[in-house]
Amino acid sequence: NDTTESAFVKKTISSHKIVIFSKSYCPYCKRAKAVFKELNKVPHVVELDERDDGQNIQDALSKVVGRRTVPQVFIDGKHIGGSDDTVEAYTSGELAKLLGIAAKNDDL
Ligand SMILES: N[C@@H](CCC(=O)N[C@@H](CS)C(=O)NCC(=O)O)C(=O)O
Repeated sequence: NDTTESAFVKKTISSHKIVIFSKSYCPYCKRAKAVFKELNKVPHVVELDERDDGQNIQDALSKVVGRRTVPQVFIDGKHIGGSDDTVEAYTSGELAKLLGIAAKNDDL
């Protein structure tokens, strides 16, 4: 039921530093994953298309983030957003800041 799935979402984002709710075939999700790979960080990934309860989790997640698309990225329980938001946070150095690592500065 909805309570179970929303509890799963809350537990997941509070138990892992970086969480990506994803679908394995989704190109935007691949892009978000690539950002963390670039930062040498391993996110906790929930592949919604590979779970029987994936649809229900997506419903519960949409109530938290106000969007039905994947990916949805969280760092320290804070909602970063989708793929575009994640790439933007990477480019701005916000992601490195949140992860406590030196920002890669290509302008130097
Ligand atoms: N602008 C969004 C695009 C995300 C997007 O379009 N994701 C597709 C899958 S690649 C989606 O969620 N489709 C609806 C669904 O899978 O339920 C972002 O940057 O995250």
